[in-house]
Amino acid sequence: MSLEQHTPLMRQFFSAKAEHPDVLLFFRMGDFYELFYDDARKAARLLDITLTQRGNSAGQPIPMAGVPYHAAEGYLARLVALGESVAICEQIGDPALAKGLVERKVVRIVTPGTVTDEALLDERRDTLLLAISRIKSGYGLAWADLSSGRLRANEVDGDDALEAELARLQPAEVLLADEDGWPAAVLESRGLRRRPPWLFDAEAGRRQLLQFFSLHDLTAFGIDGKPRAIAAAAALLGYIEETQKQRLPHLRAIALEASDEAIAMNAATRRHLELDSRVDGDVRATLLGVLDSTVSPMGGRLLRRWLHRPLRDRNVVGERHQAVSALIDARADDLLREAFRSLGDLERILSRVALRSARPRDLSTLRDGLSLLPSVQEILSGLDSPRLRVLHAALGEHDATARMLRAAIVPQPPLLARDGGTIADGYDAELDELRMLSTHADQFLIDLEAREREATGIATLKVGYNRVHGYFIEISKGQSVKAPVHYTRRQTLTGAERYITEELKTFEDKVLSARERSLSREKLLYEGVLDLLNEVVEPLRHCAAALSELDVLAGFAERAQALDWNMPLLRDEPGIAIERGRHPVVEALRDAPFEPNDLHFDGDTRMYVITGPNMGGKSTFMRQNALIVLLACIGSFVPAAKATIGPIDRILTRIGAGDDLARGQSTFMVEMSETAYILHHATEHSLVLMDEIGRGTSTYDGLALADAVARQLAATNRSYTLFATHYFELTALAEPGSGIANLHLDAVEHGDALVFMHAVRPGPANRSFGLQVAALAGLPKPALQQARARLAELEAQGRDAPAVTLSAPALDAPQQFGLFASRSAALDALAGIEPDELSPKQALEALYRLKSLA
Ligand SMILES: Nc1ncnc2c1ncn2[C@@H]1O[C@H](COP(=O)(O)OP(=O)(O)OP(=O)(O)O)[C@@H](O)[C@H]1O
Repeated sequence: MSLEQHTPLMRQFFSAKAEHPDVLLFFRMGDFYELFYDDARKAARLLDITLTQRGNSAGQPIPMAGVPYHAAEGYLARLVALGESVAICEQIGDPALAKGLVERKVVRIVTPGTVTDEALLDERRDTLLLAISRIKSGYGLAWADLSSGRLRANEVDGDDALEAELARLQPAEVLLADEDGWPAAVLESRGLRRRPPWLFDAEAGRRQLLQFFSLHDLTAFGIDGKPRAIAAAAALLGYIEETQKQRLPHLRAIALEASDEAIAMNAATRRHLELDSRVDGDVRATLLGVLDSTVSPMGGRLLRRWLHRPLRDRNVVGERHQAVSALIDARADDLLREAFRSLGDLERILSRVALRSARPRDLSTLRDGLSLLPSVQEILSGLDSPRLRVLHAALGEHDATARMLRAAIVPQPPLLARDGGTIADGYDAELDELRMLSTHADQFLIDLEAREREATGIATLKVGYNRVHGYFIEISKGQSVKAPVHYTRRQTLTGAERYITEELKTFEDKVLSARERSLSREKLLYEGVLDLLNEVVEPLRHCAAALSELDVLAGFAERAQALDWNMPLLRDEPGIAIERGRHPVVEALRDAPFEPNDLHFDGDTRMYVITGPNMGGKSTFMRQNALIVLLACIGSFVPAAKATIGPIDRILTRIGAGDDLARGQSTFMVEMSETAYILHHATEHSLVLMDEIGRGTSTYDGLALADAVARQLAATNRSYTLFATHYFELTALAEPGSGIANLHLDAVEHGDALVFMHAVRPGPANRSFGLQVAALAGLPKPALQQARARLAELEAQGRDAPAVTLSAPALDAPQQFGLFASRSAALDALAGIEPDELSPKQALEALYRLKSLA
């Protein structure tokens, strides 16, 4: 169908749509944004708004859906949260003046990764746009947080490292070249947007970056000689310019965020350790949930960034520990946190200042924030900590700016600048005069009314105003014959007549123009305030960054005292020594006291094989040690009496988790690929947690694999490994000189009850309490009785069988294992059972079947 057949309005729509085919187009028509055709259908579905039709164009009704202009923000927020992008097409000309059709133009594109409006952002989480370039087997990453002006880049090798970065950054939108062969982790990202491959070109990208930052070379950014990072950065900035359609003065530099500065954690580790999310969605039960007591949103975001990027530089982290300690000693943390209560989100406000989209309340929040500075500086002065001194200096001196804002902005400004009332009286003489005219209007009208009543003798005469007809004198119908001749009729109502007089008209012109002039004067002054702020926006941003960090450090100090955490010691000698360590989250959620436990890795002991009953606390113990190391390396105090930690390069975990199923891979496959990853990446500085490996397959395969993996980790990778297992056979690995030792957890039976001790003890466990735990879990009595009888039989057979040894030949000859010393029909049937594929009911049925065979 040719374009000519459509109405002019629809032609205008099609031409805007042609430029933005793959995003929703909000087409402004009067008080609504309308969507047409497929956009309308999609929006109706996503936003649950009515799909209607609009007249005909080219002989066909046009599917249409619309959202009111004043409520658009809420709808945009929902679309953006769903990963959709929206092009906003505004009316450019004044509809009143336009001859024919009013001109329309796409003024910006709202995308999930580029939003800066307060209403569209999550307060405590960075909103990142990430671009990924690919050159050979390596990737370049560049990401931007437009709401803070932060631009970063990095290069990584291989799919695993890329996946780890995605898990760390959790971008809201991902740009990649429209090509095949991207790894699954990338394709699963939210807000995926494919871009033409030529936009990811390193050579052209380099020129683009130089131009964007008005520079001659990129050395200062640290990305010179990093073509993948450059290609990604160029694609990123190109997209930002394309969607924002305005200058972005707050993007001033890009910095390299090198992977080797941080303790590496892959996606699985971040998930398993439940840093800031859990499968069940309960964020309070995550490490961040317990750790975050920051007061300001910007502090909260910084903390989340730190948590996902523990550092290897012991000096940087050590300075943070010292700062926390100094705050505690001087009891300064409470004072700081109290001051920060009225801090607001200066970081994002300053970006909106740079983008010139700051609203009146942004400026009053900034004003109030800056007014806090003297007291914050006072609190910090004299504190004995190098980092606090650096932050103190970075706060800077902003008295003049604070004074200017106090003079310029009313104490409680309105939501929007356009209705006036933001600029304070006394800031500008001309504005004051114009305002005076409008405020004095009220008195004038009261006087006029009194005068006219007297002159006409009509006691009910009223002076009023309405938006359509302006000022009027109103006389009831019955009295209207008494209206003097110089009254000109303006409007007739059912019960009254409305008039205007020469005097009132003159007054009206003066007042209305004063209103208009005062609004436009105010707009000019508002822009002027933004200009003034932009002159000092860089030092202000440094100040905001320092305040964010102080908020995090004061939060660490608060947590340390509230939860009885202590300062860890980071040192150059290898090893990990934790005394009376606790699991921060389990402890916080438990009513009963938490049993503290020690851990000592040194040059000799590299691996602990941990055995003990189900529910005994093996997983908790393993994770608590990883969390203590991680907390120490972000600068926090730790839940332990004492923790001394040598250099750590990675934290790697293999912990069975329910969410594997959701990812569409078999449990065993996930287990083995995570294990493979660990064997490939763990070094002698890595902390490795292995929980129940080998469980997802048959006993012999599982045991053989667990044994081989443990041996390799101890002998080849030589990592610090905690290896929890139900295979008691593995306890035999702890031979002298192997670097492997046993630890166990225990339980004691009190009649029918089972009491878990939760204390970690040297040596292997001597029994598993599997049946007792099953009883706790509510397995029916008959099944338990049968299981008990069978266990006794098996144990009796096992005693007759040769003892278990864990030398390699033992694994080749599984018939030597006690449990399976005599084969039977029941065992054959057992071998055919896939525990992971059974429902609880099927499992019980299988148990009865087995029993009948035994
Ligand atoms: N040190 C401790 N002090 C107090 N309670 C603890 C301690 N360790 C664990 N617990 C409690 O015991 C529960 C079970 O712990 P955990 O999941 O670590 O056991 P597990 O040995 O790994 O069990 P399974 O082998 O079944 O996975 C925890 O949820 C926690 O409530």
